Amino acid sequence: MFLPAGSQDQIGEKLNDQAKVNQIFRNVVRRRNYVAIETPVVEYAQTFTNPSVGMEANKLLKWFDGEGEIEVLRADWTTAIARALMTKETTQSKWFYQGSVFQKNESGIESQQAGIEIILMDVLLGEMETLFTAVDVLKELSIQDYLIELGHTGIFDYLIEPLLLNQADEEKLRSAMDEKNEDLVYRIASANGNDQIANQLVGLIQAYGGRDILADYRNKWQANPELLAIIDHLEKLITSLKELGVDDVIVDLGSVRQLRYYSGTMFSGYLKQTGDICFSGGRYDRLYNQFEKNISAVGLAFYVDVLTKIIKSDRKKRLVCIVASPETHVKAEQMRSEFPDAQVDIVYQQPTENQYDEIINLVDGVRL
Ligand SMILES: N[C@@H](Cc1c[nH]c[nH+]1)C(=O)O
Repeated sequence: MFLPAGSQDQIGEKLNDQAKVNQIFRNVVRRRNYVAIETPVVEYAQTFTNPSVGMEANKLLKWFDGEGEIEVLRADWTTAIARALMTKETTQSKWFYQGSVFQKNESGIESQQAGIEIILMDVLLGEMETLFTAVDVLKELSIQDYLIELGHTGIFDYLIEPLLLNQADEEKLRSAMDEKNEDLVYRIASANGNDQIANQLVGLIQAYGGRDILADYRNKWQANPELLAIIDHLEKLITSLKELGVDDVIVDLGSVRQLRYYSGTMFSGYLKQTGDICFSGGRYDRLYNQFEKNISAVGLAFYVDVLTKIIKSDRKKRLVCIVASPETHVKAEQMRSEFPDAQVDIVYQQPTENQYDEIINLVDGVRL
């Protein structure tokens, strides 16, 4: 009632679980030599709505500043970090961040992310490092039941090129592919004069699964070096993940993303238990093109709220109560050091309900 729609208070154990996810993420990325970066919560809208990013203005939390410029709350870490890095001379390549992003959608307006961004690194090295970091984080969180899905922007981009779509139609086709709406995909592609491409795109919607899909398409695209190179690339990633012990990896050759900066391999992590996406990312060299820089960039973000729901909470600590008085309160406070692993309440009245594992009564500063 006193909060804007979509805003939420957070209370209790959930916050401890969230802190646990963040702490584990931080430990893993620091061990892997990532460096922390934080951008401000307030940015210009243009940073997120420009054509290289393509976020919809009506999903951003925005207002006018004194000069009439539109400002927004941080809508995407990846974009904000690219903006920040372009104003610095840096050779550092591995960055990590943790915090809120703000976008209006079904689940509210604020969500928590913890992510990594790697720039200026060899393509395969960067992608493997990104995926292996995700595997490392999930392992440390004791999450085993997940599936990694790989896709590649190059497939859709290559197939639609001859359609010469205007931007509006390309967006429509992209979202029809994203929704796996076969009829609509067919209609848009054939209306632009090409039934053969329409059929290929519809076929791609079904092209997800294990290595057999890659084998099928290797066959189909035999005569096409550009698409074959993509198949080879995805195969390499699957092989490395398998060697690392991650067997549940599938490809979705028809996958597309609403975020326009992706320009190569895309990855998503799914929790098998709930079907929720727990991380998302990919290669996005295209984002740096807006700064007229040719920079290799890859990364991913964990959805901390999703991980928070699934992790096991830390075991409850022993609950101790020290019954003191104003005169013995200092003594009771000093006694806290005797219980480094417990949760300790100090009260002035004997508790009536027996919610404690141990109750200590202090009378005249002496333990009874
Ligand atoms: N920023 C992307 C995730 C990502 C990180 N790096 C590359 N992609 C998202 O919020 O979905």
